[in-house]
Amino acid sequence: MEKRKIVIAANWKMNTNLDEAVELASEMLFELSEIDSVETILCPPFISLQKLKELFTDTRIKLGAQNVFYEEKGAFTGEISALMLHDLCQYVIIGHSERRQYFCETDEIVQKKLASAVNLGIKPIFCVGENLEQYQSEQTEEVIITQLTRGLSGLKLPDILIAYEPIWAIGTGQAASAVEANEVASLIRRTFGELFGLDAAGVLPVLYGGSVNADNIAEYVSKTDIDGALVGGASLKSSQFVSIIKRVAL
Ligand SMILES: O=C[C@H](O)COP(=O)(O)O
Repeated sequence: MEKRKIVIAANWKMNTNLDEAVELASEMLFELSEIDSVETILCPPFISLQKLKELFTDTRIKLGAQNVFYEEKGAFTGEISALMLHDLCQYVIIGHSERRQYFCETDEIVQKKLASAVNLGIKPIFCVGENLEQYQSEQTEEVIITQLTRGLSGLKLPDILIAYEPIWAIGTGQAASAVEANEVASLIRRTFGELFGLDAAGVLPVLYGGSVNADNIAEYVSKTDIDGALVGGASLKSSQFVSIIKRVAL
């Protein structure tokens, strides 16, 4: 199968105020403006989306939000909807394990968020992954299939990216091996194929996330079923994130 375009997405999580975000994004833009072989996506905190949108106008760098609420508007104090986001960014991270853990997001909530984003034309980066206990007791396959089938239920063929993020690999420096990550990426593709057809599975971008850095990225994207990465810690330093992209740029 022909290798699809590599996607590298940065998840800045709850880091950077507005000035810091603009500075970091400007440094990255300066280094990356000539690179068009990699789909580069920055997901800053909500407060910086508007400024970064202005900064990235007419550039190849795309923007993503880190979360979205599933209702479009109304009395939901503190929430941000897809309707509010759709002219600010092209992507949104949904189902990240930190939201599942700290904000009690269930597969059902994740499904509603995915539906809302897809309906408004925002591409979800849908995160799935097992925790350490599940990994050690060999429940990874079951967990991934459950998260996928529940999260994607009721959706028509979604224009979506799926990120495999084993929770035990996030921010720990203990990245999954490329072989293991590729096995799960392949499972994700097969499951997506069962839900939406083989053609859809063939073009589904599957990312790996969890302690990705400039030294290990090339090995992940050399695997048949991994199309890129969702990068946390290493995306907070311009030099590190730029190195990751340059390692995979043609
Ligand atoms: O969304 C990104 C992931 O949680 C990975 O974070 P990390 O690269 O710091 O391990």
